[in-house]
Amino acid sequence: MASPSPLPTWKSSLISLAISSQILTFGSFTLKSNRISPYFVNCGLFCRARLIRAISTAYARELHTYATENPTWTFDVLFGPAYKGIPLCATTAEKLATLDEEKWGQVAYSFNRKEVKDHGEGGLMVGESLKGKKVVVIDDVMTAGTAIREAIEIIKSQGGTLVGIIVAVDRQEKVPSESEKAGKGDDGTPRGSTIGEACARDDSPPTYHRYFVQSDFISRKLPKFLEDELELAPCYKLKAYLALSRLDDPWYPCEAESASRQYLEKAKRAVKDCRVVYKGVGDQKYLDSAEQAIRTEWGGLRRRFWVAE
Ligand SMILES: O=P(O)(O)OC[C@H]1O[C@H](OP(=O)(O)OP(=O)(O)O)[C@H](O)[C@@H]1O
Ligand SMILES: O=C(O)c1cc(=O)[nH]c(=O)[nH]1
Repeated sequence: MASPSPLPTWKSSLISLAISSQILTFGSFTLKSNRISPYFVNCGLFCRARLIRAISTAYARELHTYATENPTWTFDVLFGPAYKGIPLCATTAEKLATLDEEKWGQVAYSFNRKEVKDHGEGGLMVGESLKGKKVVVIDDVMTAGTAIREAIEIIKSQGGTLVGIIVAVDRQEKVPSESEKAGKGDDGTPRGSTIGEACARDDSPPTYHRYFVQSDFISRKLPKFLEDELELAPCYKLKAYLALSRLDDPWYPCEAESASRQYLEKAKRAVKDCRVVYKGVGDQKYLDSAEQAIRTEWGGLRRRFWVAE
């Protein structure tokens, strides 16, 4: 089977920047969806001038290029869901106007408050009104889609029309299962991808833009980064985790079943390797707890994600 093509330079340099700025980190994280993840992308740390400029330029270029190539597609407002969507919508609007003043000089931004304001101008919304406007949602990360679904509801309730979604990272996960919604964890029920659901609409579906999918972090360039910059054992755990999370979903045609099988094989080998790597540490107590963690994680992941076998 052909190996995946290497990441383009701009992508690998953005990933490097994200790692060196602690935006992309590895460990054990509880997500908004209550899922546990061995990696986390904290776009709140694009908080220095050079970093926010890099990310907002990337968003603006993507939207500008798409609009130029598809002249019938345009939008009036960038809507950034609170909180991390807020700086993204403001800075990307400014970058769009810098790219093409004539086309984007009037582009607007808007965001919601997490708590409704009860004094002054009051209300839920800040910035441009969405009424009668074509709106693009701009957010940092998409996991189970709660944030995107809420954003779509807000746009609808404010009288706007959703025409696009842009995120920096699509974690390629699935919508919550019924048991997850009931707070009982994932029972592995077959279901569609988050993005597939967000874009499945009776009226015209929004366009969809994303920079990174989880496979960018793991199956191509990143293992090298990981081996350079992180301990080996978490690297293998992460490989196993991510290989298992390949989705059987038409939204990811490049992640076809045969590739999933290949990754699954790699994951199985990675878990074996992982034991070997842990053994190299030589501390029996550490080894025992590491092996226990792998066993727990492996079982949990098999239930949570679709696996080609
Ligand atoms: O697809 P989902 O499962 O909804 O997860 C992704 C969302 O989670 C985070 O927001 P969150 O509201 O946790 O934090 P924030 O206030 O820091 O933006 C992130 O910024 C995304 O908006
Ligand atoms: O799912 C989440 O809550 C989430 C994942 C992630 O990588 N980054 C983030 O800010 N939120």
